[in-house]
Amino acid sequence: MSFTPTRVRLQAQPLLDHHEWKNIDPYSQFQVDGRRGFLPKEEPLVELPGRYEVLEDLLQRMPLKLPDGSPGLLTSGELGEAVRKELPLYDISSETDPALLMALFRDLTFLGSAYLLEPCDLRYRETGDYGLAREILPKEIALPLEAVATKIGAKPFMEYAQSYALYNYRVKDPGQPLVYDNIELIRKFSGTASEHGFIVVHVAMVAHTGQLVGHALEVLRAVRHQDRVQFNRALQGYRDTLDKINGVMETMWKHSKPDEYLSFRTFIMGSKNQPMFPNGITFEGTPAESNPRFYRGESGANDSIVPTSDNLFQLTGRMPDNPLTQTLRDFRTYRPRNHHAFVMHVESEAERLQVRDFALQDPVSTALYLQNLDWIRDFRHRHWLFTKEYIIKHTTHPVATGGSPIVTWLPNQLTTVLNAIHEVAAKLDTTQLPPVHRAKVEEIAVKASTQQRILSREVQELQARFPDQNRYST
Ligand code: HEM
Repeated sequence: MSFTPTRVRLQAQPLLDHHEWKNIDPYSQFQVDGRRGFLPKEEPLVELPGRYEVLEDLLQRMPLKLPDGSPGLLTSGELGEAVRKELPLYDISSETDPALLMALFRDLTFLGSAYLLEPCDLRYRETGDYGLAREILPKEIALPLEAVATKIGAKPFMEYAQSYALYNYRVKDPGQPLVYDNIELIRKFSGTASEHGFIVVHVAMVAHTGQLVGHALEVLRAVRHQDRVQFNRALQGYRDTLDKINGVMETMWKHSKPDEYLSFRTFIMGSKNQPMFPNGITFEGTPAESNPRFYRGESGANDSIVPTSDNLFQLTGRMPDNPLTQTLRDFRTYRPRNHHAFVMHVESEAERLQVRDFALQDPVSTALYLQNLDWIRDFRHRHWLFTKEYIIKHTTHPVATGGSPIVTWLPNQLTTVLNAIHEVAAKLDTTQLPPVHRAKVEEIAVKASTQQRILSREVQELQARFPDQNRYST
């Protein structure tokens, strides 16, 4: 008797491209897609349910300036005592609703940072010096914060996306677009118009990232299919979206006053590389209580627009191999799981497909690629102006909120972009370009060399004013 193996009839399956982007955490409030980009998938939960009444109440009474103009708990340093007297030890182990977990993370990180940095803010207002922060986070904050951070996969400390900015806004009129005038803040440290403007400008920029993510994925898909027409269209779309984002960024000057920034930034400082936390932070009552924690503070460096752009155009791999670039990589771990995975996905795909080489094979693609690099330059240049006007002009404190050395870290990345522009522009035979592209390419190259000269002179001068810089370059 012969044996005939049974054949399993395979159903025709649509081809699944395993290089396509997929969120790694389907339960997170932060899903990266072409609809919401880097914003949470639904608008943030504004108020905590009644069982968290005391936490809600403390946060409402906390800001330096309350909505009616009267002073809040932080004004005269009464928050610490209020926390110790009033805050119960919440057990959040049975909470599973993702929106509530995110709101609890936001609120506990706000309260935690305000508690730890309250003495620094008082001292800064009196003397212009930060002194030392509280170094023990009481168990009423530490325990639920650690628990909620573990549930959402975050570090138990204030961060840009999941607390300070991208999960801290309320839409005034849900029927209207998410633009600056339609956004209000939920939590505040200072309650001033400048704090409002500073945070809301970030949110209004990120409101454009649905399109940005869509175009980034289209760029990668076009190279995968070696489709030049689609590639050029996607590069153009990416650049146009970046233009809108830079346009919103430029409004920072009017929405947040440069000489008021230092009045609210104390509370977003971290414990890593900050002289105010020489011994880190002790999380009272946690199993690892005896290991002090060192976390980077809240920073726009944890936004994903620039890291995505650096990675898509293969700039990250061209950063110098030095401690400053290690800091850049470290910053990328302070964000929602899906943001981090997306940034990493774009980096590995762009490297595997060699997006830059594909662009350089065609003059029009090269010109469009260059315009995208120029956008990144424009962002970082404006940002350097912000840093000089909002911070460096007003203080000699050597470290930024995220723990990076204030006068060398940002120039490390800006210089990389300027170098990349030179390299690409030098490879391009502009006679092969239509006139409109030719004029743009020439303008980009000239601007880049001028800025490079000015920047290296500035950094040299500033290093003399901030001699301590190298101590903080990790
Ligand atoms: C008044 C306005 C601003 C000031 C004073 C400022 C200041 C800073 C500083 C000092 C850093 C260094 C990192 C650290 O915190 O240790 C930084 C990094 C960064 N900030 Fe801002 N920032 C401002 C607005 C913005 C806005 C609106 C965005 C938009 C998302 C943004 C995105 C970034 C990015 C992407 C980095 C990393 C830069 C890089 O990779 O080269 N910042 N910021």
